[in-house]
Amino acid sequence: MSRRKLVVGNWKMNGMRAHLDEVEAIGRIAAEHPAVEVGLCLPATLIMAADALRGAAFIGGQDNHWNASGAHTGCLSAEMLAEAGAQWVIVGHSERRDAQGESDAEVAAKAAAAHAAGLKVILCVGESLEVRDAGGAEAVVSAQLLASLPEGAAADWLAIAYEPIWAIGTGRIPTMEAVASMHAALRAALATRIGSEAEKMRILYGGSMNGDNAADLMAIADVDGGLVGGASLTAAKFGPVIAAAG
Ligand SMILES: O=C[C@H](O)COP(=O)(O)O
Repeated sequence: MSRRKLVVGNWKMNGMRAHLDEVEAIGRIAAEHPAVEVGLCLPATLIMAADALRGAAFIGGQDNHWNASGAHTGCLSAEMLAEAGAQWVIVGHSERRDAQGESDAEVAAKAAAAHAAGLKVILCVGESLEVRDAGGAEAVVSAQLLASLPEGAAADWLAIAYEPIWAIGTGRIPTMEAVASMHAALRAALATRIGSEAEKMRILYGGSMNGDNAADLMAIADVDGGLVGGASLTAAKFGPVIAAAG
């Protein structure tokens, strides 16, 4: 099964108007690599301005509430992100699961709400170092994935990002064998829920991916792209990651 590579930058809580020229430059690089689907999930404050500059890249958000509107101070709905110009959104990032106490059920509800609003979704899962060291990572992350998966999950609107928490922003990555084994386990877990659709669904790797390791990571059979933090903040750093995908 050939799956189009998906390479997405997650700027997290980084980016001011002064950085919009990087969005524009990344959009130009995306145009040079039409075989790769490229996007930037930006702080919400930049989405509207970035939408006008994005070139061949898509713009996404980093989280949405499961309700369309209401008394939720400080939150954004998927409808709001879509109206601002977002085409995708990240849900379930470990930085939100941990700091905001998001449950698997809430992550599934957010994904369903995003889909209902017309957004595509990157659903994040990943294990802590304690779980990795204890040897149960594949079972734990597979269970987390199935518990976070929204009803009707389909490859044309949902992608998975496997992000070992201990690899995020640390410069450490799992061995290539461990990444291959985890991605295969996640695809097998998906197949128990969505059958043959699992073969079409893209499973991204995230956690210290950069221009030096991206080609090796994305050469793994079940790695269909990357969710990139620090190395997506500038075109100079993100360009080589995009190029490594094709
Ligand atoms: O969403 C992106 C990931 O958390 C990876 O971040 P990183 O590339 O800075 O390690």
